[in-house]
Amino acid sequence: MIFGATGDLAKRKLFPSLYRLYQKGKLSERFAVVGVARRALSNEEFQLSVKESIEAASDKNGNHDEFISHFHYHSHDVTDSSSYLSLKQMASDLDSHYGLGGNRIFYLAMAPEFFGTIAEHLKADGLTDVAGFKRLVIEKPFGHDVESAKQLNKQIRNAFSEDEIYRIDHYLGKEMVQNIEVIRFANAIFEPLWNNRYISNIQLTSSEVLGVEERGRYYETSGALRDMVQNHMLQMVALLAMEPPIRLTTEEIRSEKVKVLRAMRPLEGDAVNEHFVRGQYGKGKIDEEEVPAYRDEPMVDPSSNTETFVAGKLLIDNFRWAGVPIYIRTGKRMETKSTKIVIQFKDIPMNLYYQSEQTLNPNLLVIHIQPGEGISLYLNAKKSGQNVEATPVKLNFANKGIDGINTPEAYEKLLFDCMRGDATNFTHWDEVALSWSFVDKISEVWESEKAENFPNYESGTMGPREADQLLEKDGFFWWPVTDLNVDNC
Ligand SMILES: NC(=O)C1=CN([C@@H]2O[C@H](COP(=O)(O)OP(=O)(O)OC[C@H]3O[C@@H](n4cnc5c(N)ncnc54)[C@H](OP(=O)(O)O)[C@@H]3O)[C@@H](O)[C@H]2O)C=CC1
Ligand SMILES: O=C1O[C@H](COP(=O)(O)O)[C@@H](O)[C@H](O)[C@H]1O
Repeated sequence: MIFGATGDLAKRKLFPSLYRLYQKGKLSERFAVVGVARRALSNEEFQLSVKESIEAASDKNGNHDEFISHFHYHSHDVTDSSSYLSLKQMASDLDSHYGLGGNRIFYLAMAPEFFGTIAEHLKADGLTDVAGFKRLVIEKPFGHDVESAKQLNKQIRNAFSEDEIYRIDHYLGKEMVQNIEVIRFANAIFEPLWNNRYISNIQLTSSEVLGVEERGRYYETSGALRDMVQNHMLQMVALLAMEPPIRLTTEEIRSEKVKVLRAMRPLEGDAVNEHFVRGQYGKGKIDEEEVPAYRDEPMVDPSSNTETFVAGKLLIDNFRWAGVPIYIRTGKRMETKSTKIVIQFKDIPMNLYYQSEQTLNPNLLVIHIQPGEGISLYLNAKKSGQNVEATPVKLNFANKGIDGINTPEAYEKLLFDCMRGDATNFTHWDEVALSWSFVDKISEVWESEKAENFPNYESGTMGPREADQLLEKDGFFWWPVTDLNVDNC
């Protein structure tokens, strides 16, 4: 059951992902999708909208009729108790028709204020009384701060146990985010170096070219800190910094990630502005076109204090990472769309091959999350010719090169994991609570102090100058993400 089946997420991501799973034979014929939303639609109209969304996403010429015949629509206001009874009847009829064995997945692709109400109704009105499994997939944001997240968690835990709850973080479905563990734990050359003796700093960038678009109302209550840092950025940090799990099970991996989040040094008072920088985009040019400032976007307060950019320095106070800064930055309306992780290794103890006045080229491991997927390793090798001089070389692995096909979309993988009952790439409540506790301290300070210099970066740039200074004061700089692209060989 998809709650919010007429919405943007369902159309752009969920229906096309289900279709791809069907095409690949990962869904048998024994499935039904019930779309739930308020507007009045017939089954035929709903099926047509599913078909259009599949065509818009990729497949214009396929035969979709068999696939879309599995889709059914239930017009229903989720705040109205009476609708759940007819929904229950519909689900039960479909269960018998398709022989589903009572297995049910409830996907809440709706505004977060409805999450708790829906979960409570599902239980109270008997939709969760099933002979098979029941699972709840819940979209972001999971709360607004730690208190609201606790409240929401309490509501959904009345209806579903922790192992039945699948909290989506779509970054965990990305191919190269899933690859972080493999790169680390399947290569003898990296794991011995993966610590404060050999790594000087780590940089995570997730930059977007798009602005806030139609999401001003939501974004005004969120900002980049809640929208990107609390979830995606901290999840990537946890994967990069965790200890090797004793087994590749959901519990063991989650438990190692939780330890990283617990070891993150909390920031309070003045430390917040020493370690974190906020920004808001002003007008500027993207692809030669003028774009408006954040404050001029629809549904945005013209004197908004909301940050559209965050850069921060994280410290993990444990044996492995003590003293290694992990820098993160994310923002909208930046120069380029890019998510990359750069691991910068420490310099060699003595420089034999360069003149001392020349800059050293540290070894870098770059994990390209998107748009190009791959890994690059920057080494130094001998420059051809008579002299013994070193020159930087780049070893490149572009993911698409391996089998020539696009890697599956994150939602496709996550939906499939949920159907199989594998919650590894979903966030456990403990991770959510720890991330909120960390981020809440920063928002408290930022909400109490108006940013006098907003807007402080021009659209189409890599953020405010203060983000560069954050690294400069430690003797580092942001590696330029466009120069490191996996395709720039
Ligand atoms: N869109 C995206 O790319 C992403 C979205 N998300 C999250 O996914 C969720 C959904 O987002 P999105 O699809 O963009 O939202 P939309 O606003 O596009 O869709 C909202 C859906 O909720 C339905 N709805 C609203 N009120 C009710 C009600 N009272 N009863 C029943 N149905 C109702 C709407 O149906 P109708 O209009 O027919 O009532 C519509 O289907 C949010 O939590 C968002 O944060 C997360 C990541 C990305
Ligand atoms: O969760 C979100 O992520 C997107 C960025 O996702 P990506 O897969 O395109 O990198 C961001 O635009 C959005 O604001 C945020 O809610």
